[in-house]
Amino acid sequence: MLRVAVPNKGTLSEPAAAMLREAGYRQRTEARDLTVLDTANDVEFFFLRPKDIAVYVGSGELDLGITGRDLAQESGAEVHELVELGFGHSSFRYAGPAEREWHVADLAGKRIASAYPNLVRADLAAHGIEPAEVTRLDGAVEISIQLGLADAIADVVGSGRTLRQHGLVAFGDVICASQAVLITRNGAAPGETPQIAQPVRQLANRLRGVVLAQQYVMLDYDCPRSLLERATAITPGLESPTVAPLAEPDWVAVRAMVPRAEANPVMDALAELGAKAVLASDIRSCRL
Ligand SMILES: Nc1ncnc2c1ncn2[C@@H]1O[C@H](COP(=O)(O)OP(=O)(O)OP(=O)(O)O)[C@@H](O)[C@H]1O
Ligand SMILES: O=P(O)(O)OC[C@H]1O[C@H](OP(=O)(O)OP(=O)(O)O)[C@H](O)[C@@H]1O
Ligand SMILES: [Mg+2]
Repeated sequence: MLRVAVPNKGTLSEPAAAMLREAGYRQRTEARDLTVLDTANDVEFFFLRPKDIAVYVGSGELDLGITGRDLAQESGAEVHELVELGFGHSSFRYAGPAEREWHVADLAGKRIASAYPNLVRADLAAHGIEPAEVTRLDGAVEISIQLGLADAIADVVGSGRTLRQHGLVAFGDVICASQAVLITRNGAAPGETPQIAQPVRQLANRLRGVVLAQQYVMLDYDCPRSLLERATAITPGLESPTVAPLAEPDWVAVRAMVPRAEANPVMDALAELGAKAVLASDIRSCRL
């Protein structure tokens, strides 16, 4: 039986469970449940703190886990990313009081607070910078400067709202561009390709199917035969579009996948060209 860790709380918890449900797996109905057995798929899910997930997976106690890339890197666990899940996007960055301009070099001799001290120490070492101290906090890191604990922070930035609210500005390169990832243990020697067992590959492929489906929409439209070539140049599909006859012999029905971000401009172009009944629908899952 496959053993899979899922965040039990925080930003990643709901979207991770929703994605697993969409991929056909049973998830908990009670927010306090710590395990769920999905006998139909031969998987047991363990609901753990997002911070602990890479530790369980890296030690081999669990086969797979969903966590943030930043958390996995901070843990130092020997894990390998199988799938980028497309949610929980954030940037882990330095920030300091907005009254002055900051450069990473200014952190020399400064007190830095962060919930990810290992990432901070590694990044400062890579820059050859010696801080006065790096203090580990559990959360609400943005307040530590006004409370006098730190001169600067390194923290997760989503919309940037929390930094602005506390009069802070981000500076320096992004230390970790994070999102939710499906991880497994990295048992391979350096330079070797990890061997992925079939049940692990299957769960990864099902999640990949949902992630990809969310990045596309299905477009259907009717088009005069005389415009088909120009219309299919606008919607080439993945391999090529499906073209089916209509009862009216001068018209055809066309079906093609289109990247979600391009759906509206593509629909505008088709309507402009002379296509009718241009419909966009969601795709739930796919294997491409
Ligand atoms: N505001 C945000 N926007 C986007 N991603 C975020 C945000 N806050 C956290 N994350 C991401 O979510 C993951 C887990 O962070 P989360 O805040 O849920 O855990 P936590 O801090 O341990 O839990 P909690 O905040 O409930 O105590 C990390 O990968 C982080 O990058
Ligand atoms: O850029 P924003 O969209 O404002 O988001 C960033 C904030 O979100 C997270 O906090 P969370 O709510 O997880 O609380 P925590 O600090 O206690 O973890 C993160 O630690 C930042 O504080
Ligand atoms: Mg948090």
